[in-house]
Amino acid sequence: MATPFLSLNHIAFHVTNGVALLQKLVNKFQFHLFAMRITETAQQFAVKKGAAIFVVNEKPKSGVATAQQWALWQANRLGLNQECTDLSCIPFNDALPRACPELDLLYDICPSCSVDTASNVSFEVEDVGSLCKQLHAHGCQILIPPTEIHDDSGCVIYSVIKSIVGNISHTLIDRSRYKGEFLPGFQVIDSPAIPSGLTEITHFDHVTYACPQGSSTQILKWYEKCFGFQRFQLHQEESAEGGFVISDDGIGLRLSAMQYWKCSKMALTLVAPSKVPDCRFVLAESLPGQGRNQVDTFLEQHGGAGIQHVALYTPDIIATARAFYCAGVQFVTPPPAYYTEPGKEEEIRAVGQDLQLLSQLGVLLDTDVSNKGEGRGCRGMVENRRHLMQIFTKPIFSEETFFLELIQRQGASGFGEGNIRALWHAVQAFIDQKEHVQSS
Ligand SMILES: O=C(O)C(=O)Cc1ccc(O)cc1
Ligand SMILES: [Fe+2]
Repeated sequence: MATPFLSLNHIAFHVTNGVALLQKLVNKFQFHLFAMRITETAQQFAVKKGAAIFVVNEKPKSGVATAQQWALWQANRLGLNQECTDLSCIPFNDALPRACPELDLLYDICPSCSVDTASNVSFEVEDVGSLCKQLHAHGCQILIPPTEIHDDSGCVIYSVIKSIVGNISHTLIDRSRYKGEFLPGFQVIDSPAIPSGLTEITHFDHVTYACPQGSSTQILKWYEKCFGFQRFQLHQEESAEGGFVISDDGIGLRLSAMQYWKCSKMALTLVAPSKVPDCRFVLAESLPGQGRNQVDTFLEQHGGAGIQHVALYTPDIIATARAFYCAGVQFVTPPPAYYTEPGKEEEIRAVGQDLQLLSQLGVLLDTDVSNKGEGRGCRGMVENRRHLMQIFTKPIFSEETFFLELIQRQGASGFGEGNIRALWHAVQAFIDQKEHVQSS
């Protein structure tokens, strides 16, 4: 099946204290608050930087709706008999967790997750109705059936479907008949000039899911069947069945990745749409019998699978990381040996970067040779000039769950093994130290 997606629209959080997360995103990560929706029962904030949009939803104090409340609410929405409280009479109604009618949340459902979480990835699509029909036929749970919302700037149709991964849901939005800045129901905040600051983020590079052991193959198949995603080789040594496995040096990690091709509205009308991958999805699972590790810590503290991190693309990682540091963002520290590994200095120098600068900030640099022959503008370049740089924040919430990544790619479309190892050790050192402090 060809991908029905135009592009990623936003990623949404559900947290107990919406204003606290909003402040963190605005003051530390220098996102711009551009739209919000405050009602008696809901608080939703939209922030952006470049094309990267986060929606912060504050969780209701009252909890999740009862089955009966939900059925009535759905019946009401669909114009069915108000007395209809039998769930089976409503199309697409077998879904759990349920949307909270008393919460009056738009474009999302509140996930059944007791801790703060990033749980929704929302895509722009061309035709919500027919996509939902297809998904329903595939056995996909539809949490909110296609719903139309208007305001003065036009209308959108959206639907929310449940992913097979943990608490993740996907909102599908057709905003082709909407002229406003974000989505109907949100009040756009006037600001004459959006300050760009010293930091630049252009888009979401990838989203990494923490998955239970042995689940990746099924997840890949589900996204392929439902959304037309394709497997993407994140490392040259990856196998088709097992993904990319690292199982030494205290690491027990299996990674695999998938992507879809972004379509511009223009491209849809052409015979051969231009092939540009949009945000990619990385699946991370731990390996059996390898001891404590960050993926299992995530699953435990999050209460199941979910979004472990989101990578923000920056064209200048040094400037952005430095500005984030100054604003109080905390990053995990790479293992000290990372920068003194044999050949690291040469590797860094060969691509014109400064070892001192990278190590002061904790930015990782790795070369990636997995994209041979992809023709992404790097033909003729010396192989080792394709590189990527990454840096990872400490967890954003009080649990060791969700964190953010900054990434800058120079011709490298995959991931470097050295960086994955360093990330693993950096995150692990942070978790172990936190647990040590808590137990002493
Ligand atoms: O390197 C990256 O940015 C990844 O996304 C791969 C990855 C995913 C999960 C981990 O716990 C460690 C590494
Ligand atoms: Fe990542």
